[in-house]
Amino acid sequence: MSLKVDNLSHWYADEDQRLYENINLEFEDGNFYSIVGESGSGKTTMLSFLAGLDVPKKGDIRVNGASIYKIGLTKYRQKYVSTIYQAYNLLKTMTAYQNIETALEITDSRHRGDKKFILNSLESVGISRSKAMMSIQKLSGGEQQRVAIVRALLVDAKIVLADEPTGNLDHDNSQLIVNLFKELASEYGKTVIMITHDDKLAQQADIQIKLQKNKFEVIS
Ligand SMILES: Nc1ncnc2c1ncn2[C@@H]1O[C@H](COP(=O)(O)OP(=O)(O)OP(=O)(O)O)[C@@H](O)[C@H]1O
Repeated sequence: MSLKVDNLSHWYADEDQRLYENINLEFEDGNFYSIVGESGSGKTTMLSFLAGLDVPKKGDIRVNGASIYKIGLTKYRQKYVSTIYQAYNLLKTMTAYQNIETALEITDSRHRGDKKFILNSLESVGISRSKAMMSIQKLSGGEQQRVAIVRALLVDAKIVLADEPTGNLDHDNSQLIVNLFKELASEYGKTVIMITHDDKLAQQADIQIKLQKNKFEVIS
């Protein structure tokens, strides 16, 4: 699978003050990417385009050569993308297990209803069976983020987008999350794209992208 940003330009209020100018990027399966850049440089905006949650003023995004706007954004999101945010975006009234089961139902995943598989997957990232059955709000930040990552893994989405996923985690938990991202890419062939302010974490990606002066530059 390939994900391509094609001649993308964007601005908010004023066309002369462009956030991006003719951006071309290519993301490939099995790679873990990090995006760094100053606050306000437009990292989150790009992620919202890649997630199919917002539409750029000019240019295209293609998955396997097909424009995501032709595919339809709802279908694109369901079929290809899983997102992980600082605020976890888990459903607060549900348990960890229910959060994953619900996502599997919505996306019609082949793993839907497979309780043993879901619980084993949670266990593999250190979420015990008893924790899996607790209200998600009782889990720590790092644990909630691990649940969100298991969800991304199990919904079959090939593209995993993460916006500051370690923003409110301590060093050990942040490293654990980055290790899981590496595994999602190398073992499961996902395309993982992570925004971070943390240079040490960014450097662990296969490919680092820096956003500056309206351009995205591949720096390694
Ligand atoms: N809906 C909007 N309307 C107008 N301006 C916006 C909108 N969303 C973002 N912006 C502006 O676009 C610029 C880029 O925002 P974005 O959130 O993409 O940056 P970022 O690099 O993710 O920043 P941070 O690291 O602080 O989260 C900012 O100047 C922001 O104020």
